[in-house]
Amino acid sequence: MTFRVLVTDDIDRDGIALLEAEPALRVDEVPTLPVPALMERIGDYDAIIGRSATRISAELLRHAPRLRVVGRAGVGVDNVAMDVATELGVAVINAPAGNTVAVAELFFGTVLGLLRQLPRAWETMREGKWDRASLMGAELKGRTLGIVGLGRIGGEVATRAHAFGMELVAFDPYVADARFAALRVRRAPTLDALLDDADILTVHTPLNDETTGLIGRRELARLRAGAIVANLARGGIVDDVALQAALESGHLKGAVLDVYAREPLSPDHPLRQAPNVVLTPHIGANTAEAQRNVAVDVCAAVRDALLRGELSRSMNVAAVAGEWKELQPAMLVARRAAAVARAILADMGVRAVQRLTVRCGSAIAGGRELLLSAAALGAVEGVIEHDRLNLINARALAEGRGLELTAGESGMLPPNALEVSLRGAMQELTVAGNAPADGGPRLTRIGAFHVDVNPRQTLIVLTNRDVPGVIGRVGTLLGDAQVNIAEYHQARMAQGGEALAVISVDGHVDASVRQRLCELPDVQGASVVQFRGA
Ligand SMILES: NC(=O)C1=CN([C@@H]2O[C@H](COP(=O)(O)OP(=O)(O)OC[C@H]3O[C@@H](n4cnc5c(N)ncnc54)[C@H](O)[C@@H]3O)[C@@H](O)[C@H]2O)C=CC1
Ligand SMILES: O=C(O)C(=O)COP(=O)(O)O
Repeated sequence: MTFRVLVTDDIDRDGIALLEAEPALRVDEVPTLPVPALMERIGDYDAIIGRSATRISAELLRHAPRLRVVGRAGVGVDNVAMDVATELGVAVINAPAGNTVAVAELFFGTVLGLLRQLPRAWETMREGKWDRASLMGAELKGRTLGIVGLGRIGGEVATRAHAFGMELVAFDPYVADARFAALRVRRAPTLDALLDDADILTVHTPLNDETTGLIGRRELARLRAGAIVANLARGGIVDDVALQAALESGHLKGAVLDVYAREPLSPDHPLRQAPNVVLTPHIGANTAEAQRNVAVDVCAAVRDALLRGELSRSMNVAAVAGEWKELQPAMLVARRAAAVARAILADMGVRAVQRLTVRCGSAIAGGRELLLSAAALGAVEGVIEHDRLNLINARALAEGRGLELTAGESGMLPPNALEVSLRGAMQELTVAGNAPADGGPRLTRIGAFHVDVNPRQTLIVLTNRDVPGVIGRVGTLLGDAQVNIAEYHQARMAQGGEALAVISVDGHVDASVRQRLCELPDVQGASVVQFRGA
C-alpha cells in the first residue's frame, strides 16, 4: 500500500528526505496553496504536513476522505480544526520543541532593537547621518520581565533574561512551583499581580478561548506607564486595537510583535505606522536550525503514524506515560475485552450501555487513558458504522452515544492485567485480561468465570449446564460447519452447575451456526464476537 503525503509551506529538506526514503510513501512538495487549490488536491492525500500558513479548516478536513494525519512543523495548532480532526479520526502531530530557542533569541533581538532604537539607527546611517544624540536607549538590566506562560519558550526566555540581570516574574496557573523554582522565577499569583510588576510584558501561551484577548484595554492600562509589551506567540492574545491605542496615548513606551490576528498583516494595517514598534513578519521560528529540527521531528512522526500506526505523538490521542510499543498488547486486551463484554450484554438484551470502566494493573496504569480509548473502540466497533473509527475518535463517539468512560489503577490486579466493565440496564459484565511482557495477550475472566484464551479472530462464548457430552456436541457442530477450533476453554463454578466455554475459532461464524449452537441440548446461550483490527 502506498500513502500519499502533501508537503506545503516550505518544510526543510532534511525532514522531507525521511519521507522520501520510504518506498511506501509518495511525497508531493508544493508551495503554500490558496484555499481553493488545496481543497481541490486534499482528497488524494493520506497526510498533509505544513506550517502556520496553511489553515486546516473543518471544511478542508471534511473534504479529505483519505486523510489520516495532519503534521505541523512547529508548535501552534490554532490553525487546525482540532475538534473536527478528532471527530474524523485524523491524527494531529506537531513538533513542539524544535523552535523554542529560535523564538527566545528573537525576543531578545527585537526587545533590544526597540530599547536601543536599532531600526532607526540603521535608517539614519543609510541616510548618511551621524545622529548619536537622538539615539539614546535604555537597558534590560534591573528591569522586571513579566512572562505570561512559563512553558518551553517562556522558560528559555527566563533562562536568558537572568544573564541580562533582569528581575523575573511569571504568571502560569498550569505550571507547578518546582518549575518556577528551577527557573528562578517569582510566581505571580494572578495576571493582575504580574501586570503591576512588569516593566516588560511578554506572552508565551497558546492561542485558545482562554487566552484570546488576555491582554486587552484593561490589562494594558494596568501596566505601569512606560512599559513595553511583546507578543511573539499568537496574534489576538494581545488585543491589537487596545495596543495601538496604548502606544498612541504614550502610556506604553513600545511594543514588539511577530504575530498578528490576521496574517499576512495587511499592507495598510495601522500597526505598521504605530509609534515605537518593532514588527517582524512571524519569523520567530525562521532559523535554519529550528526549521531543520521541526521538519525532521514532524516528518519522522508522520511517517511512523502512516507506516506503523504509531500514534503516541498524536496530540488528539490520550497521552501515554511510557512506551507506546510496550502498551500495544494491553491495548489489544482492552479492545477485545470490551468487544466481548458488549457482545454478551447485547445477547442478554442489554444493547444500550451506559458506563465503561477500565481498571489497570500497576505496570500499565501510566497508559490508562490510552487503554480507555482502546476499550471505547472495542465497545463501539461493530455497533456503529464509521469508516474511520479508530483510537482517535473512539472516545468522542462513545461519549456521543451516552457512554460514561472512566479509567483507574487497581492494586488488586497483576501488574500487566486489566479489567473492562460495561454496564447497562442494571446489568454489569466484567471481562479481564492479561498482557504479560513475556507472553501473548490472554483473556482471563468473563463475568465470574476464570478463562484463559488468546482473543485472536473470533470467539464463541457459550453458557451451558455442566453435564457430560456438551463439548463433544459443540465440537461436532462446529466441525460440520467447517469452523476450525484453535482453543477450547471450559470453565465452571461448581460441578453440575452453570458452565461457560470460550472457544477461539478461525474465520467467520455466521448467524445460523450461532442459532444451531443455541439449540443444542444443555446449551443456554452463545455469543459470537468477531474481532476487528490487528
Ligand atoms: N512566533 C513564532 O514563530 C512562534 C510562536 N509560537 C507560539 O508560542 C506559543 C508557546 O509555545 P511553547 O512555549 O512551545 O508552548 P508551551 O506549551 O511549552 O507553553 C505554553 C505555556 O502557556 C501556559 N498557559 C496556557 N494558558 C495560559 C493562561 N491562560 N495563562 C497563563 N499561562 C498559560 C501553559 O501552561 C504553558 O506553560 C505557542 O503556542 C505558539 O503559539 C511558537 C513557536 C514559534
Ligand atoms: O511553531 C509555531 O507555533 C510558529 O508559530 C511557527 O510558525 P511557522 O512554522 O513559522 O509558520
